[in-house]
Amino acid sequence: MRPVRLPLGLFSLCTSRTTPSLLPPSLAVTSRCRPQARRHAATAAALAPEPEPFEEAPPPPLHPLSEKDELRLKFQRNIGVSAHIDSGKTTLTERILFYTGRVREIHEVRGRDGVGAKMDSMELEREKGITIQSAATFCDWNANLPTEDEQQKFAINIIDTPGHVDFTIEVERALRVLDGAILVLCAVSGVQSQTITVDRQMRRYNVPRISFINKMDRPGANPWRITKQIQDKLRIPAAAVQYPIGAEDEFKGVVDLVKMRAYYSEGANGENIRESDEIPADIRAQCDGKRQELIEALAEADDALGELFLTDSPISNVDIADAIRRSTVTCKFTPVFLGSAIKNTAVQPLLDGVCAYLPNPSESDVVAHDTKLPVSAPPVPLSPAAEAPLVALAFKLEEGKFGQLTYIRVYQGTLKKGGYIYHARTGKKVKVPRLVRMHSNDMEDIPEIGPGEICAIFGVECSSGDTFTDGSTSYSMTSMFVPEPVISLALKPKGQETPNFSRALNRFQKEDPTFRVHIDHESKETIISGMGELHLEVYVERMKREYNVECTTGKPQVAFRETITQRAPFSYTHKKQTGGAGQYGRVIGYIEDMEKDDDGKDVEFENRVMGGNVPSSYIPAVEKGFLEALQKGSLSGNQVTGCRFVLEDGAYHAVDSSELAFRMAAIGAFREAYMKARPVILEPIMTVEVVAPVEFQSNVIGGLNQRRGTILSNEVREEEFTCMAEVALNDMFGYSGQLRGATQGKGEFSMEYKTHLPVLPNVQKDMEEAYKKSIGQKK
Ligand SMILES: Nc1nc2c(ncn2[C@@H]2O[C@H](COP(=O)(O)OP(=O)(O)OP(=O)(O)O)[C@@H](O)[C@H]2O)c(=O)[nH]1
Repeated sequence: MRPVRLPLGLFSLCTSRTTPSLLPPSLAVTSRCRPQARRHAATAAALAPEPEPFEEAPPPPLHPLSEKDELRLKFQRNIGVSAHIDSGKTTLTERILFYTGRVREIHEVRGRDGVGAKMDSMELEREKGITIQSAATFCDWNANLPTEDEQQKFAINIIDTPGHVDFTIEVERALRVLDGAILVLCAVSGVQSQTITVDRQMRRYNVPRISFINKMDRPGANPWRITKQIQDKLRIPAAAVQYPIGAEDEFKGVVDLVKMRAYYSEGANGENIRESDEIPADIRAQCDGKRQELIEALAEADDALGELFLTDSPISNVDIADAIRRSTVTCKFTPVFLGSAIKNTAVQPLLDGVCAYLPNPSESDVVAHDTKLPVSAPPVPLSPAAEAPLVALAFKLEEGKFGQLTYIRVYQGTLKKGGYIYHARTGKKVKVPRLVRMHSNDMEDIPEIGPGEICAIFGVECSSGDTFTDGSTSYSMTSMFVPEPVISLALKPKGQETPNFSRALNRFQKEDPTFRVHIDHESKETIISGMGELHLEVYVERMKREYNVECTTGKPQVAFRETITQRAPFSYTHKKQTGGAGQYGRVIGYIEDMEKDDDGKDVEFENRVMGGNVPSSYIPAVEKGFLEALQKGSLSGNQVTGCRFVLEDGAYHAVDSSELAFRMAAIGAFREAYMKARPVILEPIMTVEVVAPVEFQSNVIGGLNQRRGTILSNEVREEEFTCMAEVALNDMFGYSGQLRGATQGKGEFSMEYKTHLPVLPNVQKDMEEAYKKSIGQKK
């Protein structure tokens, strides 16, 4: 396994870094009340704004599915491949494409032929050997189902997503529109920090998953330990549905524990699957035992099988397969598959598993909101019927040679080339000039695409997360969860600034909601923010390669924050009445500390003014002033979070009051109350995971302790150990070099934002002084 490449190129230069606070997650698809996909509904309900009572007619009935719809959907799968970095997602997807006939040759990630995997189409991805953008592709598969004798042909859309935490938005986007996923785990490292993140994302969108324990060829591979980790660390009931034939170098196939048949991968590229009724004698007893474990796990997760189990009734293969499907689709269980992508072993049985156990689009309950109705109105269930009015969601944008390429998932109705669609947010009518199916960076023109499918359209202006309809409904689907950027740095073009500089920044922002750009009003510098150094490094590099703009960058800055710890009143008058047009605004109320609510929101403005002392037309200006004041806390100039502003009273002047005056009054009031509300500076705390050979354990733990880390767990296996710790981001500078030295280059680490906590009092004092000095100097 190659070391986790934490992007410390920039990191080692700097002394600080940034962090996220999660934005209000606004996703929400739910659906037709099928047992499984209530998924999106629950999320939508949880994320919806405060409900107003709604007593109107229930939503319209579902558009019925025709026989043709049912047949088509039954054999359709939209799946994602997600995992911790370097688990082998891209290698696995490459095999899937090869076995399904989508590519004629296999090319490895960082392979010696220098071609790179099909799904890593970006030059940078191939160079770095990591996935940066998710890539979509589709394939057909003749599946060998456990419940059928004949092979069945399935159409599968696949999205390969990046594993690195910096590109997490790509995973969010993919999961938002997928019906199921393959969670890939390494047979040695098992559940790693990013596996937990991906798992959380899958839960957020209620995505059923099958687990694939890859790298079964590695020394020390232990699928049973990993299965236990899935149960314990991811807290989802799991059981193996396969048993390995041979281990490590000798790993050559799997026994299907449902059908109790052996599958051997043969041929130069594992393209021939030899199926045999005969289970090797030396593992027969183990297979029987593991099949029994599978049945017991299913008896817990699935009522129907539980009933058979408890009443000692005979349990057939079909009973088991049906129970796996039902419990997987309802997210109550994950079947565990085994294989080695790199050694071309047991990938085809995994594909059979995708078809057998993951849901089809009609089993994913999906809803939209009717924008004509109040927000509290019940959501409208969508039906994947080809004849229903069109509802489609743009989930990813990409600027290509032929203009903007928009990835779309059609949820209801049919999208046709040359047809007109309506942008739900702006109401704009647009023609679909070209419709394509994506195969990584290649495309295939198609005349139309039905519900439950994923495609891309050209030349349509929109943003990520926008809904399109055929104009006959006012349905809109809520968008996806966008995490807040965690790190920022100043960017300056080398030499004269050309229009390409802003062109590139605009394009990147449109493509990626976690990449933000702003101008610092004091320094006049362009500041870019993102999810980590690698994220920003990739954009700086893309500016150079794609726009010919070379840039110099400043030091990456940790996103310190400020917050208040107690309530403080304000009574503030903004007054300028010396000649000319005057300014008058008075605001009375208080600010108080606030916890993040369920939507991740931790800043709020509340208007409690009665009797018009502050005319309602000025209230938005007060709110604006409050939000503006939050941008720079008085202690260190960092953003203020966790604060509610309650406006209770005030006063206005018939002539001199204006929006500007009330905005200024709110800023003044906030600053006045702020220092009384015991403000503190917060710093980002990271969860750090280190994997290294056992002999370096004490060096690693010593190093983390030196950085004031709190060790959370330390799991020792035969040859290596995994240590999890919490460390302040500010104390992680230069860690990559230190770890290299402490482990003779054999250790790897990854880290992920956990929370913000107050800095130590002496650090706060130093930061306050430095800030005072810096603004003093500027004045
Ligand atoms: N031993 C072994 N190595 C594998 C296997 N599958 C992949 N690898 C190696 O693991 C490394 C990472 O593989 P990738 O396919 O790039 O992993 P990934 O999960 O797509 O990586 P990111 O997208 O960057 O997160 C490569 O060096 C692969 O050759 C496997 O089955 N066995």
